[in-house]
Amino acid sequence: MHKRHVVCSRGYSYEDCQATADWLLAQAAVRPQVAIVCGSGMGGLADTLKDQVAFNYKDIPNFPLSTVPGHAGRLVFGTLKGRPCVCMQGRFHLYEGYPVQKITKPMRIFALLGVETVILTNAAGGLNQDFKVGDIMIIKDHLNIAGFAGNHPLVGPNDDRFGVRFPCMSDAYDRDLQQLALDVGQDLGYGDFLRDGVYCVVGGPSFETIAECRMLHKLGADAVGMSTVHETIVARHCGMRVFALSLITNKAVMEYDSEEKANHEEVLETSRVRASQLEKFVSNLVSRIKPSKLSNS
Ligand SMILES: O=P(O)(O)O[C@@H]1C[C@H](O)[C@@H](CO)O1
Ligand code: HPA
Repeated sequence: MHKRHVVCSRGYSYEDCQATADWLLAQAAVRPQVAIVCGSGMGGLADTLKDQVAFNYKDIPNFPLSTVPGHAGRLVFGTLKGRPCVCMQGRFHLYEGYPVQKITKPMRIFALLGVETVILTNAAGGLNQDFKVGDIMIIKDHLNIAGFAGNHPLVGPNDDRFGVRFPCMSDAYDRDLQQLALDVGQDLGYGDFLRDGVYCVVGGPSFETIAECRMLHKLGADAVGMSTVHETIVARHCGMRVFALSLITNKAVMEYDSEEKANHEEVLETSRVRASQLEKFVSNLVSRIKPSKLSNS
């Protein structure tokens, strides 16, 4: 007999998210307007927050745990150039074995904390042959291949208090914030390594084969990674604006005679090399987002 497939909302319901948000609001005085998610090796961003109040994920009720090197597992509240922010020093990935609803739950908690803008960062492999290791790619769109097949964070009963059943994704990445980021990048002198492009999420944890890289590139992806897209979808579903960037930490291997092999150590090393520039980029971006309605300055 076939078992009926039921997506259980226990642990991810509105009430569950509200309970965690209420716990955080009771512990931290900061009321964040911007939430920042640190990609692999980019946790130093969180350390730049002033007047920090930080929680280990293990101490936050109903919060997942980070299991990946380069993802410390701390939620840091504080201010960045005077703006109240909350920063995830470590994110969750599908390959850690978490359901997609669990890895995206922090987005719903952020919305309930009053966050209006989410900044997502990630490490990614460059598929676009013009990209170099160390480039920063402003994400203008994404490919969610697993989502096409049903592994999507909004599968299951829809709670209208979060958002609509069928959210639009043609405006997933806020265009004004993309322009603002380009301006910030130019002002900082980052023009030579600032790009924009399409990010494709894969499940991981294995890196892609050569055939897979070629396929993803043909499909229109400029960079490939294992995160961000699910968070974007859930953040947009609950009405927050999203800006996302990829640090191109390695070149995706596209040729059979290449000796290169993708590895997490190279990913962390590239993140380390660009860390201070990324921190400057994000803090300047945050400082130029207007605090009230958060439209561009
Ligand atoms: O959290 P992000 O997307 O930055 O992490 C990337 C994808 C894998 O988790 C890891 C591979 O090195 O880095
Ligand atoms: O080449 C990659 N593929 C997938 N995820 C990644 N994260 C960093 N680099 C990569």
